Amino acid sequence: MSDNWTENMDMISVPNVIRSFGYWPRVFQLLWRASPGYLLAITSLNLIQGFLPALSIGATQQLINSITSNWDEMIGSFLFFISVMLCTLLSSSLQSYVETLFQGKLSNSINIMVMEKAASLTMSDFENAKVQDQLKRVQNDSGHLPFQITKQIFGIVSNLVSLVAISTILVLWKWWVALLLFLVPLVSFVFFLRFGQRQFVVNWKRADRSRTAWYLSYLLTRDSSFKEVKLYNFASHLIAKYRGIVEGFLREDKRLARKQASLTFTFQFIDLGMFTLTLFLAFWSAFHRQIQLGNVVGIIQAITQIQSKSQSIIQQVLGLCQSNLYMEQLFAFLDIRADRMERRDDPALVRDKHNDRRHLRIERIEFKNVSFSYPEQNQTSLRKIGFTLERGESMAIVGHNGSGKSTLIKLLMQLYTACEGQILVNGLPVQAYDLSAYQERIGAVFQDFVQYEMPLRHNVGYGNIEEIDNERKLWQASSAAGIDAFIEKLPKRFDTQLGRWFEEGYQLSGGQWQRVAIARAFMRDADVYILDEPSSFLDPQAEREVFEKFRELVKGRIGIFISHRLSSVTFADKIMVLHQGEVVEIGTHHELMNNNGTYAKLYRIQADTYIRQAAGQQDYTNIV
Ligand SMILES: Nc1ncnc2c1ncn2[C@@H]1O[C@H](COP(=O)(O)OP(=O)(O)OP(=O)(O)O)[C@@H](O)[C@H]1O
Repeated sequence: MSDNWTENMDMISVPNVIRSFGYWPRVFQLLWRASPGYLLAITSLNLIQGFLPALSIGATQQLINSITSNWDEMIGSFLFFISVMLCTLLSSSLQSYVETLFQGKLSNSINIMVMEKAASLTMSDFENAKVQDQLKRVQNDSGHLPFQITKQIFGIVSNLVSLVAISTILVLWKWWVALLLFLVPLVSFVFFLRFGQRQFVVNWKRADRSRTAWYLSYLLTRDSSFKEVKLYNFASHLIAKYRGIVEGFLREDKRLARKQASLTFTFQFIDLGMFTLTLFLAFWSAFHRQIQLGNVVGIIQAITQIQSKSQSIIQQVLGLCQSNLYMEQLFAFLDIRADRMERRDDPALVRDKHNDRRHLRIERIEFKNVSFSYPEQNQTSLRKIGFTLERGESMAIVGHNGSGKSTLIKLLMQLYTACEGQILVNGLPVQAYDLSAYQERIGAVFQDFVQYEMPLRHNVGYGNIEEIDNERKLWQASSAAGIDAFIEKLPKRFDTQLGRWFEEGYQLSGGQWQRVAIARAFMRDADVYILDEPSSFLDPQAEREVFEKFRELVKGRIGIFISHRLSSVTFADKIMVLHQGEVVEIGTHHELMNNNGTYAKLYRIQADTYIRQAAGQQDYTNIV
């Protein structure tokens, strides 16, 4: 679906009214998935509710007319009238009870579907602004819109049944009165359709600004940003921006409400005119003994019901057209994964043996002329990268900020799949392997690793979810990350809640959180281990320990790490120096020092800085 609102204005148009019915089968599938039992109950109750108004008018009519007949007939009519009233009461109570329960089930079921899909997206999809907008709209409305759509669909069905049933009462009296009564709603429908278009455009153009408003409130209410907001004292600036956006929304809403009120008044006024005319005709017929008193009451009830039911149908159809956008977004979002999977299922690349996760063992990784630009970015982040890594080797990647170090490992991990050139794994293109089977063979600590506000067991165990209760594995991974002694001292060891969000949370320091993230990577029995700048939070002593442990762990496997501290990378079998997305040097520490190129120059600057630091001079760390 296009994101252009001018194209989407058509959402509220006559063809689209017809098209909106096309979603019904898929909507019913969603409803069925949420709860088949409740869906059947709601369908039956709505159909019953559709017939009851006509039955009630008939019963009233018969009851009043029976006053002039005999006692038995009057009692019979009375009992019939009471039964219809009771049925109405019962079915509407039952309907609201079933609908309340169904609403919860439906929103849970859709939320879970959305979460499952979000979890299966690729990085490029996830960072795509359109997908983010889609996800935000779908998520924002999943609590109430799916149920509202259900109500609209069933409302249309039930009101249509009522309209057909009730209009027979009028058709039997004067067919042209019925026709006239249907004419007004039809004309008003066209006007409300136009109004709906305008309303839709206003809402559509809001998506970006509401995302900004959400982000502003997020910055003000999350502890991760609170420190900076407080220190730099820009809370009032954020609030003013937020106020500017939401007050703009209110102004737009006011204009729309004014238009809606004037339209509603005009058509209700015409409705009143129609009502007066028909009422006069009914009295005239009764006065000339053409119909009985009960029929007059029946006709009055029929007119008011037809007017209110047709108004409801108009509102429900218009509402449904607007909800169409939600359905389009929801279905487009749910279908994303299918598109992406197709790329990997290229029959030329798939080889059963290699897709069997039990057999996959990464022995060799080769980058051949790999170039990469982030989706929708003009700038190339990596240019013609080439290197080979064999099992048993370790490689350090160094380079200035923004030189492409993290991007390179994201490609290696296949978080981004579309690039120029080839990434070969054991001699085969990486696309030949099942994505999750391949990723399972890699353990990584990201630069922006996650601090899970959960017990330590989860923070470490998420590295290998199947072993989350395996104490031996948890201790092994923690000892490899050098946090075993620290865990011994925690009140509930692995069951200690971490962070400050939840009760009894134990807050860790930046370095401790990072070691927990390293333990998480070590939980995996992987072929490739990646540490993206593990030293950013670690003091030099801790960094040395982590690297030593890392060397032990990656023996006989592939180890890749990124660091700005060159003193930490000297042990690597290969050191790759990146500059503006290109490999400028690659070799061992000694080879690169002998080359006397970029690496040697940077190494000397850092060494010099350490010597100066030791002598108590200025801190120049992390120059690279
Ligand atoms: N998600 C993204 N979308 C668009 N561009 C990105 C994204 N991530 C990184 N870039 C761009 O790609 C280039 C390389 O970034 P990358 O994060 O790989 O550098 P780096 O060497 O890891 O830097 P640092 O040392 O600061 O971590 C930069 O120009 C950056 O702006």
